[in-house]
Amino acid sequence: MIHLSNLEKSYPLAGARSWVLRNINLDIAAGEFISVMGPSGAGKSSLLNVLGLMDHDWQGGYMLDDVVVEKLIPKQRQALQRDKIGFIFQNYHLIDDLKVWENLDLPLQYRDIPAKERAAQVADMLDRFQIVGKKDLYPNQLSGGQQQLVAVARAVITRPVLLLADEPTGALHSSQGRMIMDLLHDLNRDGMTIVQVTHNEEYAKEAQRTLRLFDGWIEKAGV
Ligand SMILES: Nc1ncnc2c1ncn2[C@@H]1O[C@H](COP(=O)(O)OP(=O)(O)OP(=O)(O)O)[C@@H](O)[C@H]1O
Repeated sequence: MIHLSNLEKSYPLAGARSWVLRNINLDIAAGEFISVMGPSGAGKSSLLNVLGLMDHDWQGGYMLDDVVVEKLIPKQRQALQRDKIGFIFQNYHLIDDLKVWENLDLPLQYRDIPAKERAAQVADMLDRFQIVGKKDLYPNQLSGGQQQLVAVARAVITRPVLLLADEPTGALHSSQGRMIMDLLHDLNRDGMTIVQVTHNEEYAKEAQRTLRLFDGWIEKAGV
């Protein structure tokens, strides 16, 4: 599903370049569940942003389901992102002015799904994530764990084939973290390909393999 070849990313720094990703070669098959680990600043979020088509300022090759990403124009890239990718951000990134159900509805609106069908899908998600009772609350009226549940629900409501999760359990208590991990396993069993960045060794081990980044280099592929 994903094929990265010699992928590199750098920022200009004092007349030179500061390297963030170095010579990344990586294949991820459809249906895999992968963990990405590494020290702070190693490039984990940068890699996820490239995979999620949120960053296009890099060199090298990226094929996503046989599409050559570096050849796409912005509009095509956005369409590919909308059709295939769900993203769970480190700090939830929910929209504060929208109620829980409206946050879930938004990605469906971008896909021109009729209101009635959207309402049914939102209801399904609220049910599956056991947050029906929270649907009319705003994000700041929820606990961190509940906000993350909403963020996961929002990321998967469009049934993306690829789910990218940047420290999905990072800010949570262990029981809430467990719940998120269980949800990721459920989604993976349903066929979703998942790449999670985590600092938690235990949660990392639950994936099929762990990729370790160090100073932008892949230190070790597979476990
Ligand atoms: N806009 C930028 N300009 C310059 N350097 C940047 C910029 N954004 C990120 N970097 C650098 O890229 C490197 C990788 O950052 P990244 O956020 O990918 O690390 P990370 O492994 O996700 O870290 P953490 O575990 O702390 O989230 C860091 O050294 C960071 O300083």
